[in-house]
Amino acid sequence: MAFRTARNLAYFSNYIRNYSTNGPLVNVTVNEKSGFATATLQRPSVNSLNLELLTEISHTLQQLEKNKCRGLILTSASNKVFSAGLDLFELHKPNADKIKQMWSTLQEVWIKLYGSSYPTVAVVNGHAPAGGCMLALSCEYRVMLNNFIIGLNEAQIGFSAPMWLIDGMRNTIGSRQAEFALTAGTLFKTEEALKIGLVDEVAQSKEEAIEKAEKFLNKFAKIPPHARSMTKAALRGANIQALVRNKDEEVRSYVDFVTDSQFQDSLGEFIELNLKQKLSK
Ligand SMILES: CCCCCCCC/C=C\CC(=O)SCCNC(=O)CCNC(=O)[C@H](O)C(C)(C)COP(=O)(O)OP(=O)(O)OC[C@H]1O[C@@H](n2cnc3c(N)ncnc32)[C@H](O)[C@@H]1OP(=O)(O)O
Repeated sequence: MAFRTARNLAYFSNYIRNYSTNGPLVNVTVNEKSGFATATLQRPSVNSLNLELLTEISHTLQQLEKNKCRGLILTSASNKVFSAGLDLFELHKPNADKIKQMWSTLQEVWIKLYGSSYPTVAVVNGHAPAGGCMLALSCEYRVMLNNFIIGLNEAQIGFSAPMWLIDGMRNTIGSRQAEFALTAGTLFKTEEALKIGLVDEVAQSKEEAIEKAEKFLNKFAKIPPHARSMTKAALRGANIQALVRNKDEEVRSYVDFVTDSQFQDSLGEFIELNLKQKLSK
């Protein structure tokens, strides 16, 4: 297959190297032997998803698709936090245009990662609340390190996760568990997440997690890539199409919702109660 040839792999690796020097929030490396790419989120200190990081993730996914990536491992440069989800400070008293772009880019990231033709694994080497869990859920497989938390805690902050994310959770852990988890905004410890199927494997170190991730990706070595990706598209396509149809409407309702004073009050309370950094009065 074309993308397995040394020339294409070299082109891909060079591209990624050049790209990484321009985009310091996501570092991409390619294992020349396996052809697997590792994208490491590195926005200090907790990979909270602001417009810049989301834009870079989106560009990275686009390039991986274009260059016929053989498999992706998504992980974090922090040894404490995989991603803290949306940047809560950017959602507080926001500029409407900026959050419009932010929401639309978040949708793009989900469409590209959830709908990627290549296999994907999240090495969850730190906490993964809300948008962090979303990134992990968009991948096909999750390997998580011990003593961290993961889940969709949107209800605790004062909003509901969007339908496409609810569907992603439901497809992963089943309807009943998803209803319990989403309505309470539950954050699960690693072992609990393993029990309900929110993560697939637990590892004791990042090295072990990467090994497990590569083992998952290697399962597809003998499967024709087009057959694999067609099957993935058949399984995930309806969920993606539902968002594509409703994308602009969802952005509008998100912006209205987030700029409303009731949401702003509950976000302000959440930040004051849960984050060390406080709001400037
Ligand atoms: C139509 C309607 C649509 C509705 C929209 C649906 C949207 C669905 C998708 C996503 C939603 C979201 O992602 S909302 C974000 C939710 N995130 C959280 O609740 C995480 C909050 N943070 C934490 O729980 C913890 O910080 C942590 C577990 C991630 C890490 O804990 P730890 O103790 O290791 O670290 P600190 O708490 O000391 O934090 C370190 C540092 O980071 C800052 N921080 C943490 N989280 C965020 C964040 N989300 N945004 C911005 N900044 C964050 C924290 O303030 C500390 O800052 P300082 O070092 O400066 O003190």
